[in-house]
Formats: sequence, C-alpha cells, structure tokens
Amino acid sequence: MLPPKSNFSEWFHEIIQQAEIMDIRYPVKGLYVWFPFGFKIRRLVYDKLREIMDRDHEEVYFPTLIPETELGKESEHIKGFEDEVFWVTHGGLEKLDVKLALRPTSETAMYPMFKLWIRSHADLPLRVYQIVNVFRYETKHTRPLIRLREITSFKEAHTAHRNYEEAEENVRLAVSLYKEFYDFLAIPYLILRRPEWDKFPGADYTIAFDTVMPDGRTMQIGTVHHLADNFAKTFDIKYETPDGDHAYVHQTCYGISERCIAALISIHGDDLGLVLPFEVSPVQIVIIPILYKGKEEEVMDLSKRVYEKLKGYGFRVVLDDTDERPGAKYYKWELKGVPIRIEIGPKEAERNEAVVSFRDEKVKKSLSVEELSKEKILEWAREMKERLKKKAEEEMRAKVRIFSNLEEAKEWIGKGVAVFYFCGDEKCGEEVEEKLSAGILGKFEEIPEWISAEEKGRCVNCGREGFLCAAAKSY
Ligand SMILES: Nc1ncnc2c1ncn2[C@@H]1O[C@H](COS(=O)(=O)NC(=O)[C@@H](N)CS)[C@@H](O)[C@H]1O
Ligand SMILES: [Zn+2]
Repeated sequence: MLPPKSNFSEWFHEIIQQAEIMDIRYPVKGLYVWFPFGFKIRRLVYDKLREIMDRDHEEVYFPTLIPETELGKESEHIKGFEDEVFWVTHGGLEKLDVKLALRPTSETAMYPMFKLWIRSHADLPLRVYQIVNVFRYETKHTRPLIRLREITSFKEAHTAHRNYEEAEENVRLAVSLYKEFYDFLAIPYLILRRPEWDKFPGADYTIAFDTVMPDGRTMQIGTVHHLADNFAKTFDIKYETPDGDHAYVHQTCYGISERCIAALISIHGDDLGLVLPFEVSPVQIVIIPILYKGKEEEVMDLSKRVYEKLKGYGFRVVLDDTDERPGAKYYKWELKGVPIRIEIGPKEAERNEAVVSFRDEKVKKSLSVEELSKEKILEWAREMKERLKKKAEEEMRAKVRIFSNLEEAKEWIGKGVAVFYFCGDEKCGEEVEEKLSAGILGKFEEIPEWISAEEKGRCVNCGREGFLCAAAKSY
C-alpha cells in the first residue's frame, strides 16, 4: 500500500519503488537504476521531447570526459561548477597528466568544437541537442528523479547565432518548445526570470520553468539561458559576416532532465498510484476478465476478441488473465497508472458488452464491443487529458498567493508560492530571502492571466519600484 499523497515525501519515495520506476538500492549515493516499466515511461516522454526538438535542432553526441583545461576556461562557469564536478584522474594504473571531468553539462565539451564548425554567417544559426547522462556532485539531499548525482536523461540544447537579438529570438523559441512539451504532459508551470545571483554560471540571464509540487515546494523543470557572447569570447568562436568582418557568435542553451518524469508522477498521481496521460502510459488499456465458475469460456473468448481488436488499433493493451483475484488486478493496474480499464464478466459476455472505467474518475460505462472504436478511445484519452490538465492547473493556482507583506508571505511559504513585488536588488534580495527563509525564484517572464496584479509595484521590502516576483521553498 502507498502512504496517502498528502504525505508527499513518503508517497513519492514509495511510488518510485512500488510502481517500479527506479531501483534506489544502487550502492552509490545519488545514482539509481531504471526499472523496465519506468524506462518505458521515460522512452515515451523523451520520444515526444525528441519529436519537438527535431523540428529545429540536429541531435548530436559529445564525449563525456572534458579536460580540466577546457572546463576551467570560462571563469563564471567554472566558479559555478567547480564544487560539483566529478574528476577522472587515472587511466588504469597511470596518473593522467591532465585530469578529466565527467561532464556536469556540455558547454565546455561542445564549444571548442563549435569553434571548428563555425566559419561563416552561412553556418548560423547552429542548433544542436543531445540527450545524455551528466554528473554533478550534489551535496544537498539527493532524491530519485529529482536531485541525482548522475542525471541520466539530460536533454541539453546548444545554439549559436549572428547577434544578441537572434539569440534572444531563440530563447523565445526554446520557451515555446518547453511550453509545448509541458502542456503535452499536462504539467502546469510558472515562467520566471531567475534573479541575477541565481542565473546559470556564465549566462547573461536564465529563464526557468517552475512547477509547484503537491507539498507546495517548487521544482525547476527546465531552464533556458541566454549566453550572449560570454562563451564565444572564451572559446574564440567567430564567424565571417556578410561584409567580410569577423564577429563573435551569440549563444543560448536550454536543458530538461528526468525531473519532467518526477513532475509527471507527482502532479498527476493519487493515493492509489500513478495516473498517466494516455500518450505516455506504457499500458494504455488493461482488460480484466471477471471469471465466475462455469462461465470462464465465454468471458475469456470475448476478452480475447476485445484484446485483438484494440491491439489491432495500435494501442498498448494488456489482457490480465493471471489467476489473481479481480481486486488484486485493479490494485496493480491502478498503481501503474493505466488510463483505461475494461472489465468483462459473464453478463458482458452474454450481451457482447464491456464495462469501461478511467483511472482519474470513478465513472463506469457499459457499452457494446462494437462501440469500442479507435476514435472513441482516442476521444476518451483527449477528455482525460483535459481533466488532468484542469485539475493540475487548479491545484497549482490554489498554491500561488499574492502578498503585500513578508510576514504573511513567510506564513504561506512551505505550503505554497508567495508572489509579491520585489526590486531585484541583490542586497534587498538577501534580506527578503533571510526573512522568508526561502529562495526568490525570480520575476514573472509572463504574468499568467489568473494572477490579477499589475506588472510593477512597490518592493515589499524596500519600497523602491519592483516587479511581480515569486518565492518558495524548492527541490
Ligand atoms: N542534480 C539534478 N538532478 C536532476 N535534474 C537536475 C539536476 N540539476 C539540474 N537539473 C535539471 O536540469 C536542468 C538544466 O540544468 S541547468 O544547470 O539549469 N542548465 C544547464 O545545465 C544548461 N547547460 C542547459 S543546456 C535544470 O533546469 C533542472 O531541471
Ligand atoms: Zn527592494
């Protein structure tokens, strides 16, 4: 049995294991093993991410090992990562003359090669991405899918452009791709520009997608960085302009990790287990025959016919004909988040009918097997997606509140996200974070229509002109 989802930390820890997502028993801290079922979810989710990325990017694969000479070149970057890097110092028994970093992210692996790849403006824009594992020596509490030391599903995109504005346009493109991806997963988000002191090391600015987890803490589920020409200057990446000059490229990079799966599990799951949107569920439909003495034959015949029919439509269907009791079967497939369940008992066998129910609502429909068309099932899947999206949006909105003083904001933080006006000044920010004992997530890049507040107002702490910002405890 799972703990109630209201005990979120316990619930998440248990569901990861009981639903066979990741095996957390691997003997290295922060490293976990993908179970087959969890890996199927990852594959379906990342197939969608690749489909979205492939429209405008080329997929590549860069080496895992980065020489210290390259990793250390961009001063802000290495300052931000030096205490997170895993180093390889030996090849067999031999000490390496230059120690090699296990990539924490791939700017310093890629950009020396971009220098070789980019010659002329005709080579721009360059847009590549890779889905790799990266390593970060996280010292905060590690947690499967949320804070790993080996990030196994790190989608990192890296681009190069003729100038700052074109790079800025690409930031907009990246934000729109991330919106499409998270809307597809029915995961709601806030889009916030991180404060100066919390942007990506080496970036000009960072835009983050933050979702609100069931316990009111936020989780950064994607980031888009404008790098200006910071790395281009460090790695000497120049191109010949149309009128024969040479100019540094301007760059962006943007990343998503398996936190997208942590969010999928956490936002949609319930006390019974996973609740998976139809398109990313390893099992989309489970058929459960209800076998009564003397009627097994008819029930199994109809169940197999329905199974073949749905399989023929290309759905991922399971006919659970094990000899477990129906109750145990319901429990197992609810835990695995199967969106559509079909029950077939003697009555249905007699009338050539099926009883259909959906994982996210307690409603059963009886209908003739003829009515079980591909269109009907896809319509049910769409309706379910809309219900999941609506519910997740409502839950997030309930956790986001606007405050005009920090005491009340502090009260709310830990249960949700506090929104207030903040001037952006680092010193003032330190005071605000101190008073809230929570981080300032940044200012709204876009103020959602459901937050009724002006863009500007008086800073809640110092009274200077401020912008609408959010603060929360986060993963
Ligand atoms: N230890 C971690 N475990 C799981 N996901 C993580 C971890 N650290 C970061 N992430 C996720 O990875 C995303 C990208 O990481 S990042 O540092 O913000 N950005 C980069 O590394 C850029 N080079 C993007 S290409 C973050 O938004 C966050 O969602
Ligand atoms: Zn202020």
